Amino acid sequence: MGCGSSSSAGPKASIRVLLLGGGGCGKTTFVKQMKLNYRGGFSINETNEVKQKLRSNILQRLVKSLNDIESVSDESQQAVELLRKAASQEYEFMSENGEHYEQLAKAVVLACDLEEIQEYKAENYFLSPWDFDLFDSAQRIFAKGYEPSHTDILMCRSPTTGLHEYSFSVDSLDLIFIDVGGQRKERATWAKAMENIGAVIYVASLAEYGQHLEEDNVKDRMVESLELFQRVFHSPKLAAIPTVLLLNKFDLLEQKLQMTPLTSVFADYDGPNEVEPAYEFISKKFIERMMLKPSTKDFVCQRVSAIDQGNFMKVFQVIKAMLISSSLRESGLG
Ligand SMILES: Nc1nc2c(ncn2[C@@H]2O[C@H](COP(=O)(O)OP(=O)(O)OP(=O)(O)O)[C@@H](O)[C@H]2O)c(=O)[nH]1
Ligand SMILES: [Mg+2]
Repeated sequence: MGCGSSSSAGPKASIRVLLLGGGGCGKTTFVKQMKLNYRGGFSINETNEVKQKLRSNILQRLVKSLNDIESVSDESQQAVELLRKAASQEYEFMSENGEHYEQLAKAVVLACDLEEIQEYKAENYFLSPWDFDLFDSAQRIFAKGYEPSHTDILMCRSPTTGLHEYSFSVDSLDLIFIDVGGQRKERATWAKAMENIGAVIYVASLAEYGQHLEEDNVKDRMVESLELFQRVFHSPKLAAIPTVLLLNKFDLLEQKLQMTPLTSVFADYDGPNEVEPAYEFISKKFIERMMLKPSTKDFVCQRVSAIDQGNFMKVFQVIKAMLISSSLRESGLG
């Protein structure tokens, strides 16, 4: 189980936990919650990076949206041109002390309020909910002297590249989480990351059916995630490794169902277009993948909204209990 030992307070089980799942499912958000709850929060560097990233995400998403909208009102044209220029030359426009910043901030706020943008957001929300949600906070985020809140940090989307390890001391455990990128081009690192692992947390988003992968304009994200889960669960390297399936973004499922019925992707769904039966159906789809081959490893499946601190902590207690019991069994004490 990848166990080590020792601390001054007595021996502690040390477990390496690998986070896997497709791009944007919420792996890094899991690590952020661990930092928030077990390390007292985020460093100044992390906070500053998030501030730049949030501003950049708003600007880039705005410009992408404006490019898709056929036309905006004449009086907004000047602001739109400024945004386009700033999006292609961020280094020149985004510095708070730079000569263009105030003008840019005004243009961003104006564009976020445009009726055309609000309509576009409503129709295309699930392309990028994390960025569209920020439009409502553009004034606050572009204000000089702005400091990101914990919620802002949890909401900030920054796709992971490479492999990153984070250690946390949690009661009787030393947990080392390994966060990898989930997009296809990043998955080459997964095999390496599977060495000396004590547990796997596979994260899937409940709100990603009916959408294409960011990296492939054809494949449905949830179908890809189901296939990926099957490969991970039955991977020979992980054959005996306890596994948690986290069905994330439960908070988005209701709205998602209203916009895209489950039947548009899963023709075999014959239940009502409601959260509970839809959740049951989706979780069964994942479990079916697991049951394709016999396995005796420990397994739990949990629904979660990883951006919600209270909900995350509840779910984390279940994960922790599983890690402790697997670790005790591994050491012959369970
Ligand atoms: N509404 C909602 N958003 C979430 C939830 N979990 C994560 N997100 C958002 O989804 C986006 C992607 O989450 P990440 O944690 O970066 O996803 P990831 O799996 O690390 O993605 P890669 O690094 O590309 O593999 C972020 O903007 C998060 O804020 C959730 O439970 N609810
Ligand atoms: Mg990530």
